Amino acid sequence: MGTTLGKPFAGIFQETEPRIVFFGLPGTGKSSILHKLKTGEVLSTNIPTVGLDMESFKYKNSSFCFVEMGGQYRYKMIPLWKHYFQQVSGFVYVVDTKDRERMEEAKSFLHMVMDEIQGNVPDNVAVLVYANKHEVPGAMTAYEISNELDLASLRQKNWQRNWHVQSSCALSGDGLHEGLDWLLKNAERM
Ligand SMILES: Nc1nc2c(ncn2[C@@H]2O[C@H](COP(=O)(O)OP(=O)(O)OP(=O)(O)O)[C@@H](O)[C@H]2O)c(=O)[nH]1
Ligand SMILES: [Mg+2]
Repeated sequence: MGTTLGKPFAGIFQETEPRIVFFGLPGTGKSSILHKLKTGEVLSTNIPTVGLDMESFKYKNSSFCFVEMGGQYRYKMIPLWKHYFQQVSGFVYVVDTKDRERMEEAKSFLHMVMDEIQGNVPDNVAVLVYANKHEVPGAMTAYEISNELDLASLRQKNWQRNWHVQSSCALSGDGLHEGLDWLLKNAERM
């Protein structure tokens, strides 16, 4: 991972592989999940992603371009979604299931992005939600997360978009493959 906001965006997205975009509030575990999926190892650093990162790697014998929208500048990056994510094959929204205090913001950010892409990204591009850090005592369940994020109302707004919540742990890898396998089965242009 290594592309930052400082680079000209026009030249960034030249990959031919299907593009999967990770987003979420800061510190929810996006980089950790991507690192675990790529290497099978636990990410040992704890450095917030600046701007966006992207990296291509193979998952189950197929190559994908994984993009992480860093959480820190999430609101500043909203205008980018419309322009740079028309060719997206799937979305991954990462939520910290132990962080009840930020659940309201997690909901409003998700709805904000989905409103932004409505009409620009085909309705059948699916969204996987990783209910991450699920091993922490007191973490919310996948069912609680779908209620907290009000996924039902998102479905009403856009009935064609498919959703799935998968409990996960980026440290052990629990749930990561199940979630991504669901997304790839439901993804556009694979
Ligand atoms: N307990 C636990 N900690 C996790 C898990 N996933 C990530 N973390 C920790 O959460 C912290 C933030 O992880 P990152 O992967 O950097 O989070 P991020 O979503 O990429 O954050 P930004 O790049 O700032 O948006 C790190 O200390 C990770 O070790 C998990 O499943 N369980
Ligand atoms: Mg990150």
